[in-house]
Amino acid sequence: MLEISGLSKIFGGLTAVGDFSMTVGKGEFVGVIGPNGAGKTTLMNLITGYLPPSSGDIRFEGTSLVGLAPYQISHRGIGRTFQVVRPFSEMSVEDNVMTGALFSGQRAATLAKAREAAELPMELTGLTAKRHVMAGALTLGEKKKLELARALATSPRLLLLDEVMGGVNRGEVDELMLVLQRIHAAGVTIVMIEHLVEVIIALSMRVVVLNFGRKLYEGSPDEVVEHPDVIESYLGRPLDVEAA
Ligand SMILES: Nc1ncnc2c1ncn2[C@@H]1O[C@H](COP(=O)(O)OP(=O)(O)OP(=O)(O)O)[C@@H](O)[C@H]1O
Repeated sequence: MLEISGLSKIFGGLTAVGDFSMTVGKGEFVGVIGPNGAGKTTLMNLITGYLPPSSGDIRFEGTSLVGLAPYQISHRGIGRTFQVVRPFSEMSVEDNVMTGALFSGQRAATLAKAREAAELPMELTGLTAKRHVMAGALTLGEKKKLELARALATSPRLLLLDEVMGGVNRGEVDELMLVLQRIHAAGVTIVMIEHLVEVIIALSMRVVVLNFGRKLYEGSPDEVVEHPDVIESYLGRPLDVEAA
């Protein structure tokens, strides 16, 4: 579904992403971890067209995304969330989700159609009961769900998540994990960048570890947490997978 090959992004003299390759198959849930500054957000911005690559290729369902604008990539079926959520605070939850449907590839032609298209995303994220609440009044965890619902309203086949769990409390992390499992079970392929390694280990089928913009390791969650290079460069200590 997604094939990244020899991808590099150089800022001045700094290689933020260097000769990076990975593939994501339809139906997968792939986690991406790495220390601060490893290049995770840059990688996401390259895939979604917010940054042009210095070299390399990114192909989605057989065609290259390089040179396309973010809205064109969204129209092709790739949705994303942002590290810092920015809902329209003065608008209701439902209206916020509708904006996703109105500006997506299968653009809803009428408000009634957009309202209809907002139903499933609200249901999957558990926001249906909050549909009339102003987005500004939501907790951070709920705002993260809204960010997910807005992205889902664009009908993505591939969803890229940038630090969805950032800043939310433990109870909300557990709720968001259930939401992500529901989204995945609904048929959406997911690539997730996350600092909380326990979350990545619990949800991902495969984990890619980035370090200094390069792929340090790639494997199953169990392999990754036991790999000496990953422990040394990132985890600092072996992780108790059973407890995760
Ligand atoms: N627009 C930019 N201009 C110059 N350097 C940049 C730019 N964006 C990122 N960088 C640098 O590229 C490197 C990778 O940054 P990036 O934000 O992708 O890392 P990250 O893994 O997402 O980090 P974090 O976990 O802290 O979000 C860092 O050294 C960063 O300072």
